[in-house]
Amino acid sequence: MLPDGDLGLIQGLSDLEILDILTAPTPPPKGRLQRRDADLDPLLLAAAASSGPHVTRNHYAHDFFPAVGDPVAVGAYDWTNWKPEDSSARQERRPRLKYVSRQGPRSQKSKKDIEQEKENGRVRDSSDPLHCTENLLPAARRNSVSSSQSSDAPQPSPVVPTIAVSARSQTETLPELTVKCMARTRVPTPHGPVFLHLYHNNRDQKEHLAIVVDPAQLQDDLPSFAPPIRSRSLDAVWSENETEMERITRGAYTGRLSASSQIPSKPLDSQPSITPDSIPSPLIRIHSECFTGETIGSMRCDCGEQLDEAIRQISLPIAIPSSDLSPPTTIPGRGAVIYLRQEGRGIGLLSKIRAYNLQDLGHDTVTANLMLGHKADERGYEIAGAILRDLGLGTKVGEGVRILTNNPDKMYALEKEGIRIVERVPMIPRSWRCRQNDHGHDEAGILVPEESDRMTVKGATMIGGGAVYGEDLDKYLRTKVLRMGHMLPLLAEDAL
Ligand SMILES: Nc1nc2c(ncn2[C@@H]2O[C@H](COP(=O)(O)OP(=O)(O)OP(=O)(O)O)[C@@H](O)[C@H]2O)c(=O)[nH]1
Repeated sequence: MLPDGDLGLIQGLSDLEILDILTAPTPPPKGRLQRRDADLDPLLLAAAASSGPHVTRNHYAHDFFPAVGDPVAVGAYDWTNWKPEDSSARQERRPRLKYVSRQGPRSQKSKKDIEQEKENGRVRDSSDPLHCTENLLPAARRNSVSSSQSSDAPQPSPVVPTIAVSARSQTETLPELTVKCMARTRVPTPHGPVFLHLYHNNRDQKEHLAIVVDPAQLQDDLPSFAPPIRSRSLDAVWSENETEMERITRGAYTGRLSASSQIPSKPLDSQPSITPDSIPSPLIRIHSECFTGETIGSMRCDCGEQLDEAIRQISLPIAIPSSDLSPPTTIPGRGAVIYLRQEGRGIGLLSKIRAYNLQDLGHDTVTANLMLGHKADERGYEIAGAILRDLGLGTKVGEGVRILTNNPDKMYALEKEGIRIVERVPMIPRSWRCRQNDHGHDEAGILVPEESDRMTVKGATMIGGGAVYGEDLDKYLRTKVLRMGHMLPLLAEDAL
């Protein structure tokens, strides 16, 4: 806004002439038009306002500056007297802004990482970012990295865990990992009822989940063929004066909760549960959070489909072979999905979104992570191991588990955590099953969707959805096989 007294002065002047007055090296006399040192460079503004050839701040030292030679406006600076300023003085007055990259060169970053690792007493080979040891970095470090990165992560209240469940020797710097199931509830899904368990732990501030499939627990009249899959920490006594209502509210009950049925559970003895030999070991999946794939149905990855497929397969009734005494029968499916909050293979949603843009430029999912200064995979499975033990799954003397995965690193990591894996069950993408087998059921006896369902795209990756197919997804799946060693049958055409 100009002072009133100056209005008369500028009337009739062109915009460029006004800018000329305001930006001249010698300010107008005091009390008249005030020179304004705007945030935006006024010379640059003048250049942008000129309608002639492209003018930059450098052109002001040349003779085609638009005001030179024109009649000098009243109060305007006479540009014919203008002399270039001493460049060193100019630099002193207005230091040049420099763009400082926040992303250090990868070579430097790796060195820093190695130093940190050495400080922590762990040295790893950083020359090959896809090497297994990279993928199996100590979870504590990874978790602290990813929790600091994902600012959107929920911040639960501090936990005072009651049950120590880690079987792994810890370094001196880290306290023993403990997890505690804070609450459990029944959730009906398109595949049948599940029990959702919410866990806290003393390593990160994230709320990891266990989706337990064991509908037999809901039916009091069903003979129990296998031990119920229950959380030791949830069923434990939390305080001397806890009430039955408190236990029931957090999910420590047995049977089906209703207005007329409220049976608090008893603390489980520490003995691991044993499944009879005739019943297959529970089927489990360790699943990593993927907002895009699971919530908005992104077809860049198969995460939503995998979560759905895992719950579906775990919920399938289990056939029990006949014996001399009994006819063949089926029992409800048993198992669990351990849902870890390690979005984007541990790099967080923000970095994953950036990685997607790099993928759109033509880079694959692995290279995109590396370009952002991350590892190909920054996930850890220590907490998953602790949750499995809390549920009595995969313990050395108790039930072994069958694991749904194609990811060899995941298997090694869980075995390192002491989880007893008795079988790997492949996770074949639905679209791949469709094209490999047109006969209704695939080799594993899994129903292949009808032709009409195959290319369903709407909600296809949501729970209860169908097969999903797309160019981005195919590229992603190929990369998992070719660069991350995933154990999937690749067709010859895919390898191209
Ligand atoms: N950084 C990054 N993460 C991704 C991308 N696509 C999916 N993810 C994440 O990858 C994780 C799922 O990993 P997958 O490799 O699909 O599956 P996996 O769990 O390792 O292996 P499987 O057990 O065989 O399914 C989730 O955390 C997703 O958010 C991507 O393009 N970039």
